[in-house]
Amino acid sequence: MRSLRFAQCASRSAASAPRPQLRRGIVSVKAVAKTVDKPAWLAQLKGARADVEALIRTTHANPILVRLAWHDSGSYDENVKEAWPKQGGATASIRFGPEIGHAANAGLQAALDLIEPIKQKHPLVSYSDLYQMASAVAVELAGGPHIPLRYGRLDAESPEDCTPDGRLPAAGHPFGDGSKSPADHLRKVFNRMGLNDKDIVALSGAHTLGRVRPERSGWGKEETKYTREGPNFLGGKPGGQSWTVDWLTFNNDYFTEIKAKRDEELVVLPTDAAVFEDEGFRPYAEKYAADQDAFFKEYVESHLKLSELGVKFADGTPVTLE
Ligand code: HEM
Repeated sequence: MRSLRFAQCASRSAASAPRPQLRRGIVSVKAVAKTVDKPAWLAQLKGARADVEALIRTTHANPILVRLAWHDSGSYDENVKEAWPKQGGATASIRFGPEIGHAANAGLQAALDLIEPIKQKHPLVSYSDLYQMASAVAVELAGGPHIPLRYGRLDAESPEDCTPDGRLPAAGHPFGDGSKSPADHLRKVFNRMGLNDKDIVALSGAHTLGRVRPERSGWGKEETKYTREGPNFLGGKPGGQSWTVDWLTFNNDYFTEIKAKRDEELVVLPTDAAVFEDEGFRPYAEKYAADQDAFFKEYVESHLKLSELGVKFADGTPVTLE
């Protein structure tokens, strides 16, 4: 039986750290690595997926779970030269105090709380896999495309591995990086992650789900006719301003609504407007407004890239659940 090794990252370089030879189930004193029974891990991974599906079907927390995974991944900076996990990315460092407290992550503690019981039930599955799994399943259950995610991510293990504040994009002026326009800012932020114009526009389409809340981000209206009532979950509540009328359905309405500019009740952030205003972005936005299948296909490609930014896979992985 093959075993899967999950290196536990300490604040020093995991790549250069010595890897002791361990018998299955024995964790070294230095906690550099432990071995995990692969069939047991796979069984828990499948169980976790079933539990994530049940969670989403009962809570309708699709939007906040998509946002959680994106804010974990979106901290990735390919210019950082320190060893993993200092570049950030889908390492679950967002679960630690300093990072979940960043202003950009306001409200996301509720999403961490939703996932925690599933982690407790399936302890062999990493937090980072669970966050990414929940996002992919949330998109799919909302009517979006199937995202064939790969699993086996290692978790950042310490608050010292949290990324610095300020890596996620701002929705409008003032931009902390001195950008003159929303499009410049989006390119600065996403190019730093190794993502391109197509990725920026396709991923922005995830705003087909969810709402902007003034008490969290400072953007949007307190409520609209589309958000006054509607499904809630645990700490969730009605209100906020959505990008689309059916904000729990994943489709290409984000693009058709921004293009049509027909409904004052729907939000368009400065960075959303840029997908049609910027010359480099516009061809993608036009394509996705006209052709939902093209949007879904290219969204999946970009989502998969996002889900693996900064990821270190355990020995013997990645695997898919296809
Ligand atoms: C392009 C740059 C982006 C900016 C400036 C941005 C900004 C924002 C802001 C301000 C909110 C409202 C937060 C609140 O008030 O609670 C939000 C929500 C959201 N964002 Fe983004 N975002 C961006 C990209 C993305 C990407 C790449 C994804 C996913 C792939 C995403 C998924 C979401 C979702 C699903 C929500 C709704 C969350 C909820 O309803 O709880 N966003 N975003």
